[in-house]
Amino acid sequence: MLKLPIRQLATRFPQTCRNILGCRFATTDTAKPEESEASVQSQLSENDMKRLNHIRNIGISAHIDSGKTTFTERVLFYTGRIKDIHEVRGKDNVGAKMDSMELEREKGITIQSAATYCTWSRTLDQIQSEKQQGNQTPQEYSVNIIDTPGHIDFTIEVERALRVLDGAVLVLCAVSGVQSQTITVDRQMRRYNVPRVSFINKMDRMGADPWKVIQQINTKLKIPAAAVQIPIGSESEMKGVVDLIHMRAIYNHGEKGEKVEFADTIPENLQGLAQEKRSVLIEKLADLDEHIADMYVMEETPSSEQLVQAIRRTTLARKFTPVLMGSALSNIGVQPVLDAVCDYLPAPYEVENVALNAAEAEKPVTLIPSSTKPLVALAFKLEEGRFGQLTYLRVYQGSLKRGGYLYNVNSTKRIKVSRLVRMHSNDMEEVEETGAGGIGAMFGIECASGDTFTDGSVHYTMSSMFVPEPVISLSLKPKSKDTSNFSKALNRFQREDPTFRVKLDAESKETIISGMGELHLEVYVERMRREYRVECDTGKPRVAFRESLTKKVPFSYLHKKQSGGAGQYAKVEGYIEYMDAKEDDAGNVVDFEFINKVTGGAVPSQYIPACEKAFRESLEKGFLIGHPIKNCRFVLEDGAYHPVDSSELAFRMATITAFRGAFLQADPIILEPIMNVSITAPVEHQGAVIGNVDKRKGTIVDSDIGEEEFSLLAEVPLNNMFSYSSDIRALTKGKGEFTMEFMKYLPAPRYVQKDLITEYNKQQQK
Ligand SMILES: Nc1nc2c(ncn2[C@@H]2O[C@H](COP(=O)(O)OP(=O)(O)OP(=O)(O)O)[C@@H](O)[C@H]2O)c(=O)[nH]1
Repeated sequence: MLKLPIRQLATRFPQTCRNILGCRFATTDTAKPEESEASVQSQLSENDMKRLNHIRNIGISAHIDSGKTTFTERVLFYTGRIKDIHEVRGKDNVGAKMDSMELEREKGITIQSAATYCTWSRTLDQIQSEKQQGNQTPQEYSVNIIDTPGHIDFTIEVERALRVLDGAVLVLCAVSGVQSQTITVDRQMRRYNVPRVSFINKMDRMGADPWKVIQQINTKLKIPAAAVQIPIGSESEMKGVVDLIHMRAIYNHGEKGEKVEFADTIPENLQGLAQEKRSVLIEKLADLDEHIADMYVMEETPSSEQLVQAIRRTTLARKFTPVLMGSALSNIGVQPVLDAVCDYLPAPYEVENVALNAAEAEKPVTLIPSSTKPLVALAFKLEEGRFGQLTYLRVYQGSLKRGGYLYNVNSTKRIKVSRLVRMHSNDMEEVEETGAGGIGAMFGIECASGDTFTDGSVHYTMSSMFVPEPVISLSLKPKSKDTSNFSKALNRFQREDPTFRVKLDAESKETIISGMGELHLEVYVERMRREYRVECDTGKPRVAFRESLTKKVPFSYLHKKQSGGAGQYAKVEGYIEYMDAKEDDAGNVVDFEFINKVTGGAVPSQYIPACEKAFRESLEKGFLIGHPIKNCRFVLEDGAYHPVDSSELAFRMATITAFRGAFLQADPIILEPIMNVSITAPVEHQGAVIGNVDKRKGTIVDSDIGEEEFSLLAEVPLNNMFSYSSDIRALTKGKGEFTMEFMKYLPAPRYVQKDLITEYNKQQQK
């Protein structure tokens, strides 16, 4: 059964459809917010507009290892937030600034997204201002950046970031192009309607081919894309880029690429290519933008400014993504991406954000990022910091002030904001206020991720984000007898991460943790050890199987105990059957149903809720292997009662027994999660990798062979994917990599079902 804290009605855009993890989510078209997008601007003062025009909230998303962290490190350096650049897995042992967790640095991957604030003025404005020796201060943009993890197991971090950000930089590798995780993050960005600029990184690598990558963005991601730059020099000889909009060359100089030179002359050997690619850009824009289309028909050449405006319009409308290129590691082409963030990504008022008004039957309301409106802020991330819980907030409306009072709409608690900070990875800066459109963090506030805060004058709730169901679980037992830290850690992890679930198995008395993959759970076990000093014994990871039925079966059961003491009497009659998952009015996925068709009071109405509750509880633990039951309808048609001996308990017992009996006759089956597995490895290991996928009963659905690397997409049962990370390492001499994502549930093969049932029965007898 899906338990989603999601308020479908109030997603940022009512027409958004969701289709992840086999569950379809769609918001209803009837839920139109009160305000239209155009009227948002009319409610903003000149001051608001001025301020908001210079705010950008951006995420950086990409496939694992594409260089997001390396790129972000340059951004922080060039924006003056850090004094030096430290590489991911660098020799200096410092680690990149954004990977602040010890574990992240060790593994060289980003686990938690870190929010960082920096300021940026367009490069050319900076240069011009320097030339005029500071007479004119360049216009500064406040940029909030969230570095998001690439690994699918931490997908909730990506979801969270996209929920609160207005635009994104999609980083792609110039050699590998669009990879499995790129497709996943792109899907997530689409879900939240996030406009993006694309950056082709690693242009210094051998085999870099930006044109192939752009073609893949067009065909695989299906977003119209065109280059706004071409490289000057190739691979290790790359020196800079040609800006196709202004037809000028941009070079990076200085030890760390910190000095940017704009040259009006394009290298001669590139003039032809630059003209050709500029025409491609204009043609693409003519397809998407009326203004450019008109000019194109009249055979007029758009000016640079007209091109910038057209790119901005089409990017904001999510019809286009401009493609930039460079090498973060070699310090080439990063500053132009920051310029593009200012030029092409939206200011907070250009993104529509909707809340539900609890005071008016959850009517959708468009939020206005004005400082004079009542405060509405969303807690999108919690972290246990050195000074207690740190809560990251995106302020959508009004202003969050230090010393002020907040009302938590979800918990109905009133709290005081005693400390307000601006985060910079794990450092912070005290601030007095965070205005509408901004991102801030508070200390010492008890709340859950996804809670909405207001000033108390309005009862708005923001929609939560999509929370996928965990697909893997693990039993966990602390080695020591003192379990206080163990519970503390589990509580905190759950509050931080809704995809991490904890439950106590009533029979085995074991603590079971569930999550999105082996690595996801491994990280929590490790964090428990490092941060809470709790060593644990872990069981074998278990797949989240489901049970279902294939046949309609009638039931008729009388529960009767009338010998001595208070009697028990209840009879239930009806049938159970398979049902397809569907959506309720609010767009939530429903994969079970209780229908009451009792007439004439055969089962008195006061006992019906007990029957429904008993059915729902029975679904949580199936009768084949103890896993939840899905796709089941329970129809109660008739029954009988006794004026004295009937009770809620009696009807509960009758329903449980009737359901169990019927379910076991309904040709029950075990469903297993099937994963989309994407593998990339050097060509010479292709045979071994395919052989291994075959051994794991995977079906290869797509493959692509490049000069050096091959990639393949396979559908493999999660049950057969254990220890794949060590297998792929061994098979490819450590060069192969893979990601996997839940796709759908399918009936497990008969022999697997038989083994699972035998194993379960054995466990039960112990
Ligand atoms: N040749 C080359 N290597 C790069 C470039 N940018 C990053 N790298 C290397 O690629 C590897 C991955 O870089 P990261 O910055 O950790 O990538 P990431 O996308 O943040 O990775 P995750 O956080 O694990 O998702 C590191 O070894 C980097 O040094 C580049 O422009 N050129």
